[in-house]
Amino acid sequence: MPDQHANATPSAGSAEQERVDDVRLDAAWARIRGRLREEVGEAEYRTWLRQLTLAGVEGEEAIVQVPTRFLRDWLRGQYGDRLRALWQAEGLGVRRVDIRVASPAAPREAAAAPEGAELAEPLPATRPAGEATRAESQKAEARGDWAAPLDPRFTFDSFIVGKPNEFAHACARRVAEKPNSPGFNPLFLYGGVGLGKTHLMHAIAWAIRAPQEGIAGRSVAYMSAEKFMYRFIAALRSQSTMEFKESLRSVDVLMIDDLQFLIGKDNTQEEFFHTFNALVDQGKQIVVSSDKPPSDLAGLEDRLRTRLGCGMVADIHATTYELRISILESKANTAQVDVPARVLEFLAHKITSNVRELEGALNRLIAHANLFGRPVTLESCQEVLHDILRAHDRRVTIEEIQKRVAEHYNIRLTDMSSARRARNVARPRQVAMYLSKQLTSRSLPEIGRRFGNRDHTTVMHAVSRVAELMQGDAGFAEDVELLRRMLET
Ligand SMILES: Nc1ncnc2c1ncn2[C@@H]1O[C@H](COP(=O)(O)OP(=O)(O)OP(=O)(O)O)[C@@H](O)[C@H]1O
Repeated sequence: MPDQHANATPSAGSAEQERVDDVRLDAAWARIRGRLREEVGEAEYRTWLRQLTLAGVEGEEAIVQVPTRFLRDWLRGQYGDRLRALWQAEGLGVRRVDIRVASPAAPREAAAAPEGAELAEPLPATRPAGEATRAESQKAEARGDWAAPLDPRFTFDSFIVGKPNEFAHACARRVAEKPNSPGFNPLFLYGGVGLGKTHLMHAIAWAIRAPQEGIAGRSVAYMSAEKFMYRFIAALRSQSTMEFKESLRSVDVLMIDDLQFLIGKDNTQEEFFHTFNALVDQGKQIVVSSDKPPSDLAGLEDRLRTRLGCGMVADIHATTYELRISILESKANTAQVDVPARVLEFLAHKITSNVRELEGALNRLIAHANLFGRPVTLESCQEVLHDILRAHDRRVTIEEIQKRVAEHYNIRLTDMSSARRARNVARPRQVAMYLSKQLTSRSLPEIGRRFGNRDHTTVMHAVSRVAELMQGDAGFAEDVELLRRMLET
């Protein structure tokens, strides 16, 4: 405590007496810190209390210092009473505690931490105190350049709602309209790759930032978990973690995308945990996205998992055919390109993995049509997307053919093997036999067996009959062709 001016005993006059007082105050302060450490636990202590120093005692008031206003306010609110009680218990006549901001050490010249450098935990060695790029990082954080830019395309308007995402969408809307609603903090969105988590996160951020009825919009910090880690480590390197925390504290909403990235990054997890607690305690909204629910994020500290799961957890399920069609229609509409319904249906049947791939396929189709000034057709689709479609190919089974054909002609699946001979049933059955012959390696007798134990000659007849009808009826041929493309291996 070099700059301490102890004055606990008013009678102290001599230098000797001052030294005795200093020693007593040092000892008292060490005990108080020890007690706090025991009470709050090591992690909390390291984050919030370690930087507290004793400046001195003036009359009945102990003066303790912290490096930033943020920390001062935080400690006053969280630990002010406790600090006072601990000082009083020391019996040195201290009745009040004043927490102040220490004047910052003058920044010295130093090489900046390499921006964008690969940063892996464990944390790299920090610079000696005072050699930090504090001024630089303060500037950077004041500019807010640790927060990622938002994609202007990812808004609520462009997000198509369907069964698989309606709950997540409703939660996102709620948080956007009323951050920190009871039960919605944090909002934890999760789902598989390319299903719209980032889109929803950006949509929330856009909505919160937008001014409403003349009132300025709220501030949002949106970043990937990776970026969070990078900024945190950079702050550690430049001895500016307090500025980092302070800059986060100034936002109304903190959004962290792809949280699963923090698995195994223990130090960053801990920092996130404390930031998270501090913000939620101050009534700030947190929104997090991940590929798994909190309970499945093995490798994330238990206490963090617990806190993440204690608000609203909403999942985005895999898309349905209907949702894929709606998304495709909307995207084609936005691009102002006429894409026939058959092509959209074909794509929605074929590319079921995720929305990103579906969108990519449509974009390629549209770009191709624009480039060559040709309309989009089923044929051009097959040609332009052959590589994508091949990647999505799979072995088709007779059961799938029967199911798809029955659906297409709106008949019961059981009619594929029933004895009914009515045209509206017999024709689809023949189409299914034809496609089974075309798309599988099953023999005629085997196909016959799967269609209600029919003879192989019945299958033979069906195959030639369908081929014949396709020759003479373009509409019918197109129908069968569409079914074939949808099922194709
Ligand atoms: N319901 C939807 N309506 C409109 N577009 C959507 C929808 N769902 C996803 N998309 C689009 O799909 C693409 C991928 O979505 P996004 O990037 O949000 O996925 P993600 O779940 O964050 O994926 P990842 O797990 O890879 O981070 C984006 O272009 C997005 O606009």
